Amino acid sequence: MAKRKRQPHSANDAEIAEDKSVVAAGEVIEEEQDGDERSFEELGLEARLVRALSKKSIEKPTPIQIVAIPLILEGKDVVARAKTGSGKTLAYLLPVLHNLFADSPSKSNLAPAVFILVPTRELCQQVYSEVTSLIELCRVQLKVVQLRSTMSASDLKTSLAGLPDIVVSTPACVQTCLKNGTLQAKALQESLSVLVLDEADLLLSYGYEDDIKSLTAYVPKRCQCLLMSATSSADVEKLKKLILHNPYILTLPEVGDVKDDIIPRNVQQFYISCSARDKLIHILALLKLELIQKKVLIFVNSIDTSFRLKLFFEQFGIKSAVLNAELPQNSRLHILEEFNAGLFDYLIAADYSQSAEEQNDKETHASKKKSKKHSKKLDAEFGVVRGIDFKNVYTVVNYDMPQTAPGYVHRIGRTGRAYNTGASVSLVSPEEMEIFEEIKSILGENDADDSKYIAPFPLLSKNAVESLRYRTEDVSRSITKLAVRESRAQDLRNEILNSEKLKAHFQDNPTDLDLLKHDKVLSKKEPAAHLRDVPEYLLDATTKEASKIVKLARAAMGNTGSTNRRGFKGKFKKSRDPLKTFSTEAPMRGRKGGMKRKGKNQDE
Ligand SMILES: Nc1ncnc2c1ncn2[C@@H]1O[C@H](COP(=O)(O)OP(=O)(O)OP(=O)(O)O)[C@@H](O)[C@H]1O
Repeated sequence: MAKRKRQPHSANDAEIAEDKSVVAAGEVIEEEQDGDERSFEELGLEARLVRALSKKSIEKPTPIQIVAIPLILEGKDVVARAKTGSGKTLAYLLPVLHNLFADSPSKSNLAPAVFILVPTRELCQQVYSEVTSLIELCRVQLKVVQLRSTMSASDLKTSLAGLPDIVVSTPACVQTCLKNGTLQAKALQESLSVLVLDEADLLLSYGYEDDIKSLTAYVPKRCQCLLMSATSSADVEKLKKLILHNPYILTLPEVGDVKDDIIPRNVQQFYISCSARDKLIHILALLKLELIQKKVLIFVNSIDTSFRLKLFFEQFGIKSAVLNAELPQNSRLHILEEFNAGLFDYLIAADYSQSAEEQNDKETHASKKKSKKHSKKLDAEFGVVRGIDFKNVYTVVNYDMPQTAPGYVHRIGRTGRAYNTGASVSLVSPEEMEIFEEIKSILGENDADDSKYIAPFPLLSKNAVESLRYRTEDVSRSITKLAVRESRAQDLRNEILNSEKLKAHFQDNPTDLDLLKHDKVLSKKEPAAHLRDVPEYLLDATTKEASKIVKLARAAMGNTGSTNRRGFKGKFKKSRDPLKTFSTEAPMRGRKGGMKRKGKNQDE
């Protein structure tokens, strides 16, 4: 692999690189109009990989895969920008593996041939799992390791000693290996044949600029460099200049400038306008009255809020788990795996790191570590939103609004992945109206395109909300600051204990998910039995009807439980969508031919 011949860059390539929306012979890539129905085989991938994909129920390539795979197979440098959930990981992994299968790395190599660098350890694990499963399904003898900065020098050395073919890591960790001699610079220079920078738009904001700069010295000219990104930004341009030679720039039309369609079209966006205090009633109504489909990923802006919400849910018999940067890495990975496997339906993610990240792009990784603002306990390489492939999430709820528009895009991008459909519901308080308006204008709500419209959530009536007020306020009073603090500390203690057990256990049983449950009850107060169910007399006819429709839609989509929403793929047309056609209030014509609600169905 190391000595694989690359096609020389032609003058034409340089021209192509100048034009950001053009590929190869000047063809503009347009997902909708293109109608390219090529199969994975037709893209040039070998049979073992195609069979492996089929076993994973992946039958047809996504648009970014259609354009990227042939170029990467040819050994070209590629910058690929495509929206969240569009399948960028396989877009590079498949051709890289194909080339490795065809031309296995030279036995004389003293360092790995392929390096895949990602910004967070969660992503490291995600990419590592994807490569490993493909390799296993293809039954080929290739070795993959992930290097994490939490590993000791001797662990890093052991991992690299067996001379892996592929390394998945963060830039900081590779730099550590170069500095402490576990990775020989000269060997790397001679062996490196493919370098992938995944989630490139995030690498610099995570503070890896210096690490990447130092690494460039060891990237030989013949090395194929691939840069994958969900958005285009100055950071991506900077990286491109830093590391790529003469790349093909693949920009799907819906990505790029802010005005483009950056939310997948198969995600319907809704909002509920309510006071900050009433958010609890609204989320309870959404979950308890079954007005949104599972699985549900709920974003909040602080760890305390995540625990407050968990304790609140517990009192109503709703089981949920919390994900945050304070937890040990093994626990975080395990929580993600359990959620992805469908062991629980509600995950509350504290996504404050992203807002801090984006507010302070220039803060470096090193200075972050020193910063007093970032408690030592928090993991600087943790990213709850960006790039993480939460499986089969149908609904994303913004319990707290993100602090930036890109934050919103990446949160919403956790649903509607690949060919799945999804929905989002944002609870917007008057204090959050400003950012909400900014998000709406950035998404291009004024364009004549319904898919960009964030509509009022139509299934929740004022009556339904009010029927839950007394219970909500009663329970909410019992969740004091002290209770939140205690449960947070308790959860951390549990998870630290779990973490060691998990580490040992998963070395022997990598697929066992049932060992430790993360959605266990934290509350000291036994939930009152009468709060588990919403009595019939509290429900009005409209809410019952709305809930019935959501259930019917779920059944029609084959979404019978947490898992396996796949069977449905794309059959859920807007015209048949109850969220688009049902209203708790009499509708009147609104702009763009959509439905506008008469009066206000939420408290404002
Ligand atoms: N051709 C395909 N058909 C169906 N599913 C696919 C296909 N390609 C990838 N997927 C699935 O789609 C999901 C999203 O893929 P991936 O994580 O690569 O997206 P992404 O573009 O990297 O998103 P992000 O920018 O959010 O990281 C994954 O679960 C992946 O297995």
